[in-house]
Amino acid sequence: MKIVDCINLTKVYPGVQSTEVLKELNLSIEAGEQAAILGQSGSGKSTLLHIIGALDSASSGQVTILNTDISTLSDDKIAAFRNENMGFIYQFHHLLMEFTALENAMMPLLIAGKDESRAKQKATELLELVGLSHRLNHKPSQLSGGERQRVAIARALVNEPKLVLADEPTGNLDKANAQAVFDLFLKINKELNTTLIVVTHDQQLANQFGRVIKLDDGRIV
Ligand SMILES: Nc1ncnc2c1ncn2[C@@H]1O[C@H](COP(=O)(O)OP(=O)(O)OP(=O)(O)O)[C@@H](O)[C@H]1O
Repeated sequence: MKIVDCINLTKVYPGVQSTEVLKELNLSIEAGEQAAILGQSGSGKSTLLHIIGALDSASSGQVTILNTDISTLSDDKIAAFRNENMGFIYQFHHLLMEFTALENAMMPLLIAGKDESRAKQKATELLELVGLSHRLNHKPSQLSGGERQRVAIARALVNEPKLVLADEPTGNLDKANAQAVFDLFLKINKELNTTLIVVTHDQQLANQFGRVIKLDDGRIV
């Protein structure tokens, strides 16, 4: 099953005259793939990820995510679609500092109106999966950078998304922690069969994924 299908995707930012950031790009990603998007600064990696994640829209072309043409959805429907099907991880963890690791990881389920005890159970399971069962009640300020990023990963997975999108998730980590995060991605892909699309600058990390998509000046090369 195709999870992502981009056909002739072109992106021009409004106000930036005739600069195509993505140029008639074609890309399809199957369920269960691990894809790294690699490319130099400014090549369009984040733009592509944001469009796949329905956080931004294409200027032309067609983007189908999980058999849904996202350009046809209203803003409300897009938000619901995103919450139901996707998990996001960013370079900075964006955890809520006044809440514990467990509470942060539970948050998407509580927002979706799920029962608190179930949310707690599910978040605990995922924090275990990312190796943080001994840190459930720590706040972000009491965690290392790598641990915070692992909480962010648990949070992104808590509502069992089919697709996880990560934008430079290791950009803020040292080499050992960056490798640990990639090991974790591979484990998640294997154990939960989650489709992964991860943007990175790091060729060595990218090469560990099943597929490397190289972007150069808005085109796949
Ligand atoms: N909101 C925006 N408005 C106008 N131009 C933008 C906007 N966002 C990105 N751009 C431009 O689009 C191009 C691609 O940006 P993008 O962030 O996708 O690249 P990237 O490959 O992710 O880069 P980096 O590795 O530095 O994050 C750049 O030239 C950038 O300046």
